[in-house]
Amino acid sequence: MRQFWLLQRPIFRSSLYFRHNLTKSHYCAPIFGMTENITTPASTVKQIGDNKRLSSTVADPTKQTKAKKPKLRRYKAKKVDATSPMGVLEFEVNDLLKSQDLSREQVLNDVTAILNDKSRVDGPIVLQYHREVKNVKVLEITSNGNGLALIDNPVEPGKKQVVIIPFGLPGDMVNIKVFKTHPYYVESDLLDVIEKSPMRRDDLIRDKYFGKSSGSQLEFLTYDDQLKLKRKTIMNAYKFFAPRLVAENLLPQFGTTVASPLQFGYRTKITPHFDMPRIKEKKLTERPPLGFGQKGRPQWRKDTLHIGGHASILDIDECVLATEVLNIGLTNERRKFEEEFKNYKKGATILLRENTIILDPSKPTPEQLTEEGSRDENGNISYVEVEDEEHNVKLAKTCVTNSRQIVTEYVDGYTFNFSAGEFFQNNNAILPVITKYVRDNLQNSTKDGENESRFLVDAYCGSGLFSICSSKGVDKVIGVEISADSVSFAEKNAKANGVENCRFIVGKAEKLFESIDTASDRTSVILDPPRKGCDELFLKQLAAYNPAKIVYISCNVHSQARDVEYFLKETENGSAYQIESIRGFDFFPQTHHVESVCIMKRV
Ligand SMILES: C[S@@+](CC[C@H](N)C(=O)[O-])C[C@H]1O[C@@H](n2cnc3c(N)ncnc32)[C@H](O)[C@@H]1O
Repeated sequence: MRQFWLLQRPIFRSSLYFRHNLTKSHYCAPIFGMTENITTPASTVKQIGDNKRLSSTVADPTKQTKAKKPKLRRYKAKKVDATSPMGVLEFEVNDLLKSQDLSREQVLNDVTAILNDKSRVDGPIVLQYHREVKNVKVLEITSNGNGLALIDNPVEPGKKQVVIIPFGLPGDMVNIKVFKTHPYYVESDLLDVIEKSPMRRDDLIRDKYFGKSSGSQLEFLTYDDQLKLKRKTIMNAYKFFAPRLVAENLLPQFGTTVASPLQFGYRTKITPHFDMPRIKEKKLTERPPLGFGQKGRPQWRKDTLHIGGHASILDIDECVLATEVLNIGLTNERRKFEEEFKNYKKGATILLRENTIILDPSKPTPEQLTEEGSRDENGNISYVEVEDEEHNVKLAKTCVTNSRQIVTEYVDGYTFNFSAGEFFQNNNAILPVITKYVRDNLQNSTKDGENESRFLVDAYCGSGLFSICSSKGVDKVIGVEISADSVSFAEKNAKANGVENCRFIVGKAEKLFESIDTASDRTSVILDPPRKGCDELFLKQLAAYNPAKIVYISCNVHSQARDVEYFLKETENGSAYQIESIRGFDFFPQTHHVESVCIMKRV
C-alpha cells in the first residue's frame, strides 16, 4: 500500500491563538488517521445542492418556515503520501502506542465534539482540550525532531492523548500548552522544561533564534547524538516501510551516519521570505518581518523570547547554518528591503545562492567579479576569499539573488554551472565525501576480470554532479533527467571539465530504458530521485534491465525504504539482489534531515 487516506481539518485553537497567533500553518496542518465517520456522505452533499436550488425559488408566505437544523461538522479526508512527514508520524504514533501497550481506540480524541462546540474558538469543549498540562514526561523523539509523550484525555476519563512537543527530548519533564487536536494526537507548545533530559545541552546553542525558529532544531544535542538520531531515523524508516525485509533478515547492519565536515555555516542556499499582513489597503507602511517560519509558539526560552518578533515568520538577520557570504548577502538584502518594502503588493521570497569564482592570483579579486552579486552599502559586490589547499586554488565566494543567473560550484576539482534557482546539493563541504563514497561503491570488478569495460547510468542526474564526479572510473556514463535546463547544464559541465564519456537524456527516468545500450552485468546505476522516490514503473524496468550494482541516494529515507522493498520483493529480478550497505550522510547538521545511501548488488 503506497498511499492512504488521512484527515484534514486543522481548526482547533484556543482563543488566545485565534486572536494573537493565527498563522497559515495553524490553518493548514492536516489531521491523520481517522477514516471512520469522516467524509461527508453523498446524501448530505446532494441535500446541500438541493437546498441551494430551493432557496432561489420564490417562498410561499402561507407556509411556516421550519427552523433549520444545525449542520453537523465533519472531517474532510485528504490523501497524504505515507512517506511524507504526516504519513510517517502515523507510524511513529503507532510505534509509541505499541511500546506503551495502548490501542488506537484508547487515544482517539472526540474531534467531532470540538468541531461542533458552540464556539470553535473558546467554547467549553475547546477550552477543555486546549489547556496547559504540567509535568509531562517526554518518551520519544520523532524523525522530525519533536518529542512525543502521553497525557490524560481531559474529557474522557481513563483515556490518553498522544502529544507532540517541539523541542522536547526523551527524558525531559516539561510543561506544555495543547493548542490543536487531531484524532490520534494533539499538538502543543513547550512552556517550561522542569527536568532536563541528559541529552539536553544548552551550552551548545549558538543560534540566537534557537527554540523559536524551525531552522537549527537539534542544536541542543551533541553532534554525535545528532548523528545517532539520524541513524535511528533510517532504521525506523526501514522498519516502517520495508517490514518484509526486516522480517526476512534481508537488511545489513545500518552504518554510522557520515558527519558533515562543517556543522555550521555550510548551507549554500537560503530563501528568507515575508508574508503580506492582512491589511485592507494592501499597502505596507511598516516593514514586515523577513526571515524563516516560527516553529509553533514556544515560550520555554524566556531570555530570547523577544528575538525575531512574534509573527509566524521570524525577523532573521543571521543564519548560523548558511555560509559566510550568504550571511553578508542577507545583511545587504535586508538593507535593500528596508528601503523597498513599500513597493511590494504581496509576500515574496528572496533567493540567496552562493557562487564560486576560481581566482587568478595575479589579478585583484574585485576585477574578477564580473557576474552580478549581492552588493554592500557602497554598491560593491560582496565577496569572501577561500583557499582550496587540496587543489591549490584560490576561490572567491559571492551571493547571487537572481534565480535565472548562472552560478558555479566547485566540487572535488570539477566545476559545475547551473541556474541559481535550480536544484543543486546544498552542502558543498560534504559533496567530495559523498561523491567519493558513490564512486567507491560502483562496480569495481566484473566476473570476467578487471579489464572488462564498465558503465554507469545516473538516473535523476540533475546538472551532472554524480555522472561527472564518477566519470573517470568507467568507460561510458548515461544520465537521465526530467529538467531540460538541468540536462543542458549537465552537457555543458561535462564539456567544461574535459569529460568526454557522458551522454545525457531529457525525460522521465524510465526513458532511459528506450536507449540503453550497455551490458547490464557491467553497468552500475545511481538513483537520486526527489523526495517522493521512484515510480513503480521505473523500478520494474530497472529490475528487468538487471544492472550489476545500484547506488540509491535519497533525501527521504522513508520513500527509499519503500522503493527498496518494492524492488527486492515485487519486481522480476529483485530477489537476485542483496543489500550491501545502508548509511546516512549528514547533509544538514543541526536539522532532522538526513540523506540515506543504500547499495544493492546483484548476486
Ligand atoms: C534530488 S535531485 C538530484 C540531482 C542530482 N543527482 C544532484 O545530486 O545534483 C533529483 C532530480 O530528479 C529530477 N527528476 C524529478 N523527477 C524525475 C523523473 N521522473 N525522471 C527523471 N528525473 C526526475 C529533478 O529535476 C532533480 O534534478
